Parts: sequence; structure tokens; C-alpha cells
Amino acid sequence: MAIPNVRIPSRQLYIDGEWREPVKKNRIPIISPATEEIIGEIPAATEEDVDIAVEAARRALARDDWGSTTGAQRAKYLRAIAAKILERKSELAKLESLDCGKTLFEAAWDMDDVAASFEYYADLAEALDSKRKTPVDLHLDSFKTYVLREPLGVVGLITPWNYPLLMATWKVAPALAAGCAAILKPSELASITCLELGEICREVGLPPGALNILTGLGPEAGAPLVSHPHVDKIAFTGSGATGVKIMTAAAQLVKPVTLELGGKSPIVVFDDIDNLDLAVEWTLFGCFANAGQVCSATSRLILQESIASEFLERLLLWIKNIKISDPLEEDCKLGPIVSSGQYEKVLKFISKAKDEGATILCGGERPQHMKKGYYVQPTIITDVNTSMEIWKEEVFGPVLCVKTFKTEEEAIELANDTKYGLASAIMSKDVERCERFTKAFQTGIIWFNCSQPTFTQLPWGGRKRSGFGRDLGEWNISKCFLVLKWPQI
Ligand SMILES: NC(=O)C1=CN([C@@H]2O[C@H](COP(=O)(O)OP(=O)(O)OC[C@H]3O[C@@H](n4cnc5c(N)ncnc54)[C@H](O)[C@@H]3O)[C@@H](O)[C@H]2O)C=CC1
Ligand code: BAL
Ligand code: NA
Repeated sequence: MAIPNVRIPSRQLYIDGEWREPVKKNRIPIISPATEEIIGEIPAATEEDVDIAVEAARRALARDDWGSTTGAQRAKYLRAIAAKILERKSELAKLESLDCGKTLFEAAWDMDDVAASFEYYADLAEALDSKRKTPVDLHLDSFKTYVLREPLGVVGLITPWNYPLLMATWKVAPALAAGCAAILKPSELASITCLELGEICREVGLPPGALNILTGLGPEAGAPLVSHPHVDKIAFTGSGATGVKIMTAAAQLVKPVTLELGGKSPIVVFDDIDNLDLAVEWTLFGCFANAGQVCSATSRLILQESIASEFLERLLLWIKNIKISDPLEEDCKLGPIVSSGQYEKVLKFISKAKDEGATILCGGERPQHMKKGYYVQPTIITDVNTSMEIWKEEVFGPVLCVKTFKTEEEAIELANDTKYGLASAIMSKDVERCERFTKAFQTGIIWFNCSQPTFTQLPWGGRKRSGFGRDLGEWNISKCFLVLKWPQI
């Protein structure tokens, strides 16, 4: 099978509209998750570069060419970025796939979503112009006022590796639509396409400093951004542990944060489903898409006892059709885990589950035909109890754990038996029951008879330890990147 060729561009940090070598000249190797070979390198920013980028962002806000733009003017830049993404879609998808190991098919999907997000926030930027000033009637002759919506200022956007360019876009597009100046810090494990976003911004003539892109390590490039006194807000997607560090550091400056921290989401399957195979397909997609490296992956299957054995048999049949290969190969359905560290972590979760007495129904190991690369077989774990680590902790790999239930009450209790609250799914043909679950599920996102479809118009985010704040939708702009004030006139 021919693997498509693509050149990895050599880039510097994107600061003030230009490529700029990191002050300390450090670089980080890019390791292919499919071959374990070094395939390039990215610049590694440190505190010194953060200072330079923050100054560039502040200057952009002070300059008319960015700081005094209307929403309609900013929408033009966003649309131009969307058009360039689509123009380079096939190359960007290949770069994404090479960098983080996701299948080429899924990477191409991501690029469509990236372009659609920029388009969507272009529409919202235009709509902002008429909402900038909202008169409020105080029913008084002596006092008049209005509420003014302004960009929040300089915002730091710290993003993960599972959907590298898409997760960056979910924050960059609304920040620019609102008129903020942004500093994006992508994950050191997958930064290639985010650097290409810098090139695209340069090509479309986005005013210098409006978006700056600092690649580098979390503690060296992310932490100084969080503690910088002139960064007005941090929006973060990633692990709970890093979320806690960010919130703690930001609290010292009373800096607002939004946190999207993943989860351990349930998929509850009732015995009244019409189409067993369709439910099986959604269950597999919900847990194994992107090799399970999805914050909203429905990785706890809660299955009605009466159909459990038949459902599991079908899962096992379907799982055999999942093609595991180099993610750039056509028809690949499951690529590698992003890095050796994450790969080891996933295997450790599986071996701990075994030690705690669970049964590995299938998978659990490296696929024998893949000699190199961080591949893990799609894995189903049964005989799980609620005190086991595999039930409680986010694996971020292709690992599904299963528990059965008899009654609806029991299903609800199991579904909510988690510290997380990002997403949940229910499979049942009983519409009223689905409605009851809408209320019962303690999560921000709820799917009926499917798992994972995501829409740019709808708020994305969690409850409990999955964090707070929302990406996507109009709430993202209004709550994260705009600030309200009112003058008495
Ligand atoms: N919610 C989600 O979508 C994601 C959840 N995760 C979870 O996190 C686990 C570990 O993955 P990691 O790559 O280590 O995630 P991470 O949370 O450490 O990384 C996310 C981002 O935070 C940055 N970062 C790390 N330490 C920082 C600090 N002290 N200050 C500021 N920024 C910092 C990283 O450089 C990266 O850009 C995964 O196994 C998974 O469970 C990982 C990626 C995405
Ligand atoms: N479906 C994309 C959301 C995430 O994993 O962060
Ligand atoms: Na990578």
C-alpha cells in the first residue's frame, strides 16, 4: 500500500506576524507515532518568548488595524483563514495524521470542521456589531446607560494533541471573532498543523500580533503564559492534573480560566433498541474513534443484562473488522496512540485492570502485525466493579469497560458513578425514557442513539471534574472572550 508523501515544513515561533527563532534556540523532535522515528522538529518557546509574544499581542490591541476593527472586518480574516484551510486540506490532513497518528480519514474530517468553525465564528463576529452597545432602560430621566461588550484583551489558549488543529480552532476562532489578541500554546506532542495556521494567518494578512503561536513544553511555555500579568484569560483543554495547576497559578492573579478536562463518559444500552448492529457500531465508534483519545469517549458501556451476551458477541464480531495499520493507509480504522508515554500509560491501565480481577474479553496488547509504532488493540474489559481504576479513570486509549444493569434506576446510578461530567449517551427506542435521562445524566453533553457527533453551534463542555466554561456556540464568545461594562451617560 503506497503511503502518501508529505513534507513537514520547518518553522519557527509565530510572533508579531513573523517567524521568529526561540530566544534560547531550543527545539523539540517530532516522533512519528506510527514508526517511532524522528521526522522533524518544532521550536521550543520559553518564558522569554512568552514575554515577547504578550507584548506583540498588547500592541495589536492598541493598534487600529486590530484593536479598532469591527466584527465585520474580523469576519473577513476568519473567512480567508477558512478558505486557506480548505485549499490545503489534503496536505494538512496528512500532516495531522503523521504527527498524532489519527487516521487520514478522521484528519480530513477535522480539517472540514476547522474550516467550518472559522466560518461559523465569522458569522458571529459580524453579528456582534449590532450587539456591541445594548441600551438598557432604567425608567429614570436623570440616568441613562447602555451595556457595552468589549474584547477581553490578551488571551492564552493552551490545547491538547488529540485534535491538534481542531481544538486550537475552537479557541482561536472565537477569540479572534471577539477582537481579542491571542497566544496559542499547542501540545508539544502535536504542533505541526498549528504552526501551519501561523503561515495561513501570515498569508491572509492577519494584523501582526493578533494571533501568536508558541510551541513548546507545558512547564516552559504554557506555565509562563498562565502566570503572565498581561495575559487576561486562559482557556485550556487537557488533563485534569494540568487543569488544577493552571487554575492554581491563575488564581494568584485572579485570572479567569475555562477548563475542558476530559472524562469517563457512559453509554447506556437498553434492551428495547431496534437495531442491535447499529447500537454496536455507535458503541465502537464512541470508544475507539481516534484510538479512544477523545475527551468525550464513551468508554464505560452500561448494558442491560437481558441483551448483554448477544451484544458482547456482536461487539466481538465487529471488532474483527477494525483495520489497524499505518494511519496514512487507506481504510485504516485504528492508528497508533500519540506517543510512547501515552502508549505505556494505556498498557498500564490494562494490566492494572487484570491485576484487580477484571477480564480482558479481547485485545489488551500490541497487535502482532505492527512491529513498530505505539499501537494498541481495541480492548474490551468485563467483570469490572465500580472500585476498579479502569471504571474510574480516563484511559485515553482504545479501551472499553463494561458493566450490566437490570433496572433504569441502576443504570442511572452507574452512569453517574464518576467524578467526571462531560458527556453521556443512551441507546433506547423509548423517547420518554431518553427524556428522563436528559435530566438524570450529570453531564454537559447528551447523545440519544448515537455517540460523539459534535456541532459547532452547540456549547461543548462539562460539569464536575470535567471542568467549566464552554467551547463552541455563541456562549464561547460571550462568556469567554468578551467583557461587559456600562457607562452612565
Ligand atoms: N480533555 C482532553 O481533551 C484531553 C485530555 N487529556 C488527558 O491528559 C492525559 C495526559 O496527556 P498530556 O499530554 O500530558 O496532557 P496535558 O494536560 O499535560 O497537556 C495539555 C496541554 O497543556 C500543556 N501543559 C502541560 N503542563 C502545563 C503547565 N504546567 N502549565 C501550562 N500548560 C501546561 C501541554 O503542553 C499541552 O499543551 C491523557 O492521558 C488524557 O487522559 C489529554 C489530552 C486532551
Ligand atoms: N470530539 C472532540 C472533542 C475532544 O476530544 O476534545
Ligand atoms: Na507528534
